[in-house]
Amino acid sequence: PSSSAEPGCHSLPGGFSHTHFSVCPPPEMIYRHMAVIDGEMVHFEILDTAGQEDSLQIEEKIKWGDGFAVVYSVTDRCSFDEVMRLCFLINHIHASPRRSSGSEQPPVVIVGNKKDLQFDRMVSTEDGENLSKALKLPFYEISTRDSYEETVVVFNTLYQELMRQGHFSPGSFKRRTVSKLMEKIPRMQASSTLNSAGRSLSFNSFRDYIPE
Ligand SMILES: Nc1nc2c(ncn2[C@@H]2O[C@H](COP(=O)(O)OP(=O)(O)OP(=O)(O)O)[C@@H](O)[C@H]2O)c(=O)[nH]1
Repeated sequence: PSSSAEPGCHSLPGGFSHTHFSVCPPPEMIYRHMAVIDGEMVHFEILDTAGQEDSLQIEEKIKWGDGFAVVYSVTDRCSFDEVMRLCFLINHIHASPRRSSGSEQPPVVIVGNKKDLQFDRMVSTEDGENLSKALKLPFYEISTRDSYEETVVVFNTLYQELMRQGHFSPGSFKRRTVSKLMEKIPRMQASSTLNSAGRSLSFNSFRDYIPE
């Protein structure tokens, strides 16, 4: 029964013939989430990148995003070592000639996740703070497992920075054209109360991105 498993998926035989349970890496997904921030209803589209894309794909995804949470795991030094490169890549790709001189880069937040795993820690808080100071970017250490509130702060910060930059004023956001690649990525409603009215902002989240 496991012969039909996709490459990269581990198939576990089930109790019946022609039945199996597959343990696959999660598919790349855009999560739609709605939140009220500063009294405004905000619709987020959050791309959780798979982390194995080629440079063209990563470029498309960076172009699509309006703001970026560059997330590493405090238990994984390699993911931390990727942060600086990704931040430079984001700035480089968004440094379009259309941006007037002196205009700002898209909001980027550096996030150290899994701070609850204190005994497995490989990246200190100080390391994270020093990097964020060097790159002049906001920094948060969070545990998505333990704290919903800490996670919300990351997205609030990105939203508030976008509003501060004045590219989008409340009620006026218009989605830019998306590439074929981005259209193919499935969307999943993270909230049943989401509707099509209001603004929609896109955030790219890079986690444990491994370079080619
Ligand atoms: N203890 C702890 N575990 C976490 C936390 N955040 C995520 N995890 C766990 O880490 C594992 C990976 O989480 P994912 O959300 O799949 O993260 P990912 O970066 O997409 O995963 P990989 O691509 O497999 O590295 C899962 O087992 C999560 O439950 C956290 O804050 N604390």
